[in-house]
Amino acid sequence: MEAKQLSYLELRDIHKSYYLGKEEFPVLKGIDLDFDLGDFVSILGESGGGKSTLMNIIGGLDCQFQGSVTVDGQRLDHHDEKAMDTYRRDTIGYIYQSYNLISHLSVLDNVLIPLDMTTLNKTKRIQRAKELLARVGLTEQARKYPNQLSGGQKQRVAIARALASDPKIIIADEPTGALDSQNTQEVLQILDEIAKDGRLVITVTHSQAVADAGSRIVHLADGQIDHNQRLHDPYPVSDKPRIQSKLLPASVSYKVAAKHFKYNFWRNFLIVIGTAIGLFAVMLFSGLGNGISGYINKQVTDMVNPQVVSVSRYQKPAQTSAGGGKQGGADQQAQQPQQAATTQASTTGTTSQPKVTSAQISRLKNVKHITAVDKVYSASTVTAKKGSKAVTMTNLANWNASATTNTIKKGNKPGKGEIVVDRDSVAKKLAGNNWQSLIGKTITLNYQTQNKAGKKVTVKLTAKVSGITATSNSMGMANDNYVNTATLTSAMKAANVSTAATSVAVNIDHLDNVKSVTKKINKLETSSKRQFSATSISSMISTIQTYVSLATNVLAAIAAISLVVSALMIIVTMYMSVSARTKEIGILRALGESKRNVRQLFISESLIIGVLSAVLATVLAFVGEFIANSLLSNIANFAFVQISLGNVITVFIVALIIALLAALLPARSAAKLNPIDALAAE
Ligand SMILES: Nc1ncnc2c1ncn2[C@@H]1O[C@H](COP(=O)(O)OP(=O)(O)OP(=O)(O)O)[C@@H](O)[C@H]1O
Repeated sequence: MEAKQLSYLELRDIHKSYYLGKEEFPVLKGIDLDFDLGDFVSILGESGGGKSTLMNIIGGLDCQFQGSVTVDGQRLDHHDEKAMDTYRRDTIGYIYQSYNLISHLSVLDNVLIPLDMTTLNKTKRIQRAKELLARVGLTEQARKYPNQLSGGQKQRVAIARALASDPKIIIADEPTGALDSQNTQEVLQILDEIAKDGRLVITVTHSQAVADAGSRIVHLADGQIDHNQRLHDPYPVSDKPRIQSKLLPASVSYKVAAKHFKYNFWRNFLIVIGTAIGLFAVMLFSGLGNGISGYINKQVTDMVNPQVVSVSRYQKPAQTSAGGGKQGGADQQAQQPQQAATTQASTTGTTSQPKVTSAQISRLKNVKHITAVDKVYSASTVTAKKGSKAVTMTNLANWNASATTNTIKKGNKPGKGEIVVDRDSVAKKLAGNNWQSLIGKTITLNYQTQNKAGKKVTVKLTAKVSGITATSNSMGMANDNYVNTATLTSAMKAANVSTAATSVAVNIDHLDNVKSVTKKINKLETSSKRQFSATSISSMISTIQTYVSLATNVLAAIAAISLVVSALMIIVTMYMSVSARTKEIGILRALGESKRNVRQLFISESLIIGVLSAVLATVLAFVGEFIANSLLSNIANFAFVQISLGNVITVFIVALIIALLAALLPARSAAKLNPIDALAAE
């Protein structure tokens, strides 16, 4: 043994066996080797002798062996995955017999992969990639894809890529095995120049001619070095500053994933369409829910002021069920007949319904948030006459807080001595098609009721028409003929009819307080007896809306089932992608990418599918919204589909979650692949 200085790369007592079941196949049986920078070493030996195995150990891909590898004075810890990733990224450049270029990346992009793991900025990275391609004579081919190149050109791309990160060791596993003699000579010359650069080139070969081109030949036989021949001294090594390596940034995974997406555009696009259809349906149904809720809300609030609560005296329903005794459900039963209090409360003296007293009105007025309490009078079967024409109004009420000017289509609310009448059932009958002309005209009205003494009397009044009302549908909550309160009460007084009211309309300061105030009114008691029964229109709306949202949520959920199919589609595609890209995974790992980088690669591709699906779904949904609303505009001039920003955001989140979950398992199995096995994949 010659006494030597510390070598750059030292292998000590390397043993390696493969196992088939329990059976051991020893391949390397104690290898001791030293390598210096500037050397161009060829490893010769019989086929199956363990040359590639040794290269994988030197290259940091194989960690299952005994012995030690020391690089630049540092012993490698083959069980420290991160350290090994760094070692491959930083120190090793690989050249393979079968080139191992990534087919969906251009020549330039292939060379850029290791450069993305350096601290160079983008301009410098591209500049270096182009310089390396120029050095191997491929400037013209930079934009081509690997399958558009000859074998010799591919091998030169592989050399440029191996040099990109400025590694100290270049491992070339039969680099000329697939090349003709011309290309072989060129490649050998490049390898020699690489050694001249002060790098260590180790090449595996079967060819004596190739071996002779180097500076040293090592011969492997029966798992040991049997021959070690120096042809010439290593090239001198200068201390040039080296390019520093760094971890691959996540953004690069996205870029590579996007390129792969583009490369397999149609397959991926079909998956995007499949996923987008599910998302689109979810979005459209949610929008339909919003639209219908909005429509109901508008219909109701157009007719009735939603800030008004109708309040009447609370009555126990005990008398109606004589044998029923005291039952728990009394409250609900009591409220039912009161719901339409505005329209039903009759001024006829015969009604058994108790009146709301002025003391009770004062009490209500004192409740916080209540701004006004109006008595509600309502009469049915009222005869209205104008000249010789007469019509019967189904309902006539005083203009009270529950009335809303939204219903007035023409003219104004009734002032003193005035009335507003319904367009279709009254105005058109009295004035024909020219119903607007009724405004300003005086009509006479009369209806029958009982006076304070219980006698039948006729209440008569005249009023000037100040406005015409109309409601777009008949949900039965509107009372479209309203006469001014003072005008009605003075006519009632003239006929000696009681002006006590069975129901009052309570106005609340803000819509948000309606629910709580309604509750409060229902809880008001006098000597532990409940006094009032209050019904707010908003509670009815919210009940209806609960059903609407339930129905649309069920529809959206049914649509969401198709998303499970989408998720499965993504999972299958990702698994297919992993198996189709096994070799690529091996190459990336050999280049120094970590397991995490590989996982990231597949997750980012899936996320790209997710985001594009959500974008497409959004576009489709808004087109769908436009079409649906145009078609439905025949039914009512209202946007029945209203996709909200919230719906869009939800769909994006759902799409991302699906994509992420779908990618998780395939990405994990990709990351777990053994780089050597991955590289051996076809
Ligand atoms: N993953 C593996 N599992 C089991 N045996 C293996 C495995 N990889 C290689 N071997 C065996 O180890 C031995 C050495 O293989 P290796 O590829 O290192 O030889 P080589 O010298 O590079 O051969 P060649 O010159 O033909 O490429 C061979 O007998 C091979 O069959």
